Amino acid sequence: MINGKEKLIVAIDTNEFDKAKELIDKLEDSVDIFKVGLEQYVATRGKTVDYLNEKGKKIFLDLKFHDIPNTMQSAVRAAVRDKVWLMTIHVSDLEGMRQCAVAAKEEAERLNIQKPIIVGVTVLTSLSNQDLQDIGCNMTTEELAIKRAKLAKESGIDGIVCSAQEVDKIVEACGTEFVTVCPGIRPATAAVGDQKRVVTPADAINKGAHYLVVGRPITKATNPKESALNIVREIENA
Ligand SMILES: O=C(O)c1cc(=O)[nH]c(=O)n1[C@@H]1O[C@H](COP(=O)(O)O)[C@@H](O)[C@H]1O
Repeated sequence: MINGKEKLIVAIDTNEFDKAKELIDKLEDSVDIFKVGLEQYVATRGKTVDYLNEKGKKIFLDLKFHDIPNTMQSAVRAAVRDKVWLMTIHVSDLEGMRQCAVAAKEEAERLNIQKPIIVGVTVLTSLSNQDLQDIGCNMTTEELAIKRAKLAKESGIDGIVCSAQEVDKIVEACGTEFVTVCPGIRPATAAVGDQKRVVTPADAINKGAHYLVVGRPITKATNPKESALNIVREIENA
């Protein structure tokens, strides 16, 4: 049977350190992996990363780097020094992604620590086909996500972030070893909010997602711990 705790990543999207700390403390028995994203990182200048390292939790640093190759690879080296377990860049040009893959490996070897898993964001789960048309892309979200996943694989990074709506096709195209991280996860009764390509935890697992990212359905719940445990159970029963 799958261990649901090893699959669930909780997104701590608050802009105050004290609120993040309170959530982490409430969830520490039921959750092993926490995501520190833009909002939390910028507001607390990375303090949450230090707190999670002190607690021995796995850290997903979600800053979605997208810049010229030299800037990206240098930022990746800094993230390695923060001892993160998984981190995001955007799927961009091959050279930029290649340099990130090499930088992570070199920096981890230099420090003799574990290399973070680097995943590239393919197509944000808040985007629809119409949104892509509006920004000048004549592909469907699924076509673009698959194309970008293949490019990410070619570059040597470890995996991608995608909606679970297309994860089965990406597994088919890139293989089961290529890491798939799926946000836009919504239990059947949860509010969708600004997400457009959502999938339930059970369906995401059945379609081959390695990791599920869940924020508001847990962090905004009346009882976050119970909500996390329900999702862990749903993953295990999938
Ligand atoms: O990279 C991400 O984690 C990410 C990519 C993506 O395509 N969609 C997406 O929602 N995310 C993140 O996943 C989390 C989802 O949060 P909820 O919508 O509250 O469950 C947020 O922290 C987003 O920043």
